Amino acid sequence: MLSLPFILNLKMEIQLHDKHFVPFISADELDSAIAKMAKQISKDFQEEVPVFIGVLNGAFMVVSDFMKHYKNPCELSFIKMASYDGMETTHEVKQLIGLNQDLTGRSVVIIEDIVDTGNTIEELHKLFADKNLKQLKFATLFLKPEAYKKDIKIDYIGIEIENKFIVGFGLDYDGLGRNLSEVYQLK
Ligand SMILES: O=P(O)(O)OC[C@H]1O[C@H](OP(=O)(O)OP(=O)(O)O)[C@H](O)[C@@H]1O
Ligand SMILES: Nc1nc2[nH]cnc2c(=O)[nH]1
Repeated sequence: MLSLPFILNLKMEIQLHDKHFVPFISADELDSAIAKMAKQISKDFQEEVPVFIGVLNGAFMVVSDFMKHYKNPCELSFIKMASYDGMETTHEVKQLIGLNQDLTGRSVVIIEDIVDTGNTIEELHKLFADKNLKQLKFATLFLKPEAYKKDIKIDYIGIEIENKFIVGFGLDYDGLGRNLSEVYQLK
């Protein structure tokens, strides 16, 4: 049962820097979507040990919860990419921390918190093209279908959302909001 402070909290609008945000997706909904993705992925990788690669910073919470739901043998690594300045994409995706692991012949699943324009996963797709992988798959907790115009297939999608800026559960607005356990939408 939900406690009163939680119900009150759900109704509360928050402010980060100069912007106001309203509650959008609850912690329970996030957890169900992640659990569903983990179940789907473990079904597809029963015969092998996939390497999950989380995209920092945003994906740290998704990856942490995803790993708790993924019950089969797997490996985990991170890569750090960034392109957003405030609420706008800079269209330039920078790799800030790379991978130093040999992934030859491995099945890799990239785990993103959000796919918006798709610039980040396009850059990742290029980055992994010469790594001689067995296969490369993309998983994301959030997808904005109206914003995503690339041809790269997104294999696992948690929740499709409208094309509005969100924060919380790893996602920030100018550095703030990553520690929120629910997701908020720009008011
Ligand atoms: O599809 P796109 O338009 O490329 O947007 C998606 C990317 O934007 C965010 O990262 P950001 O560049 O904000 O860095 P961060 O993860 O450190 O917040 C998010 O974590 C994704 O990686
Ligand atoms: N915080 C945040 N980062 C993003 N990166 C791409 N889209 C978004 C979004 O809606 N919110």
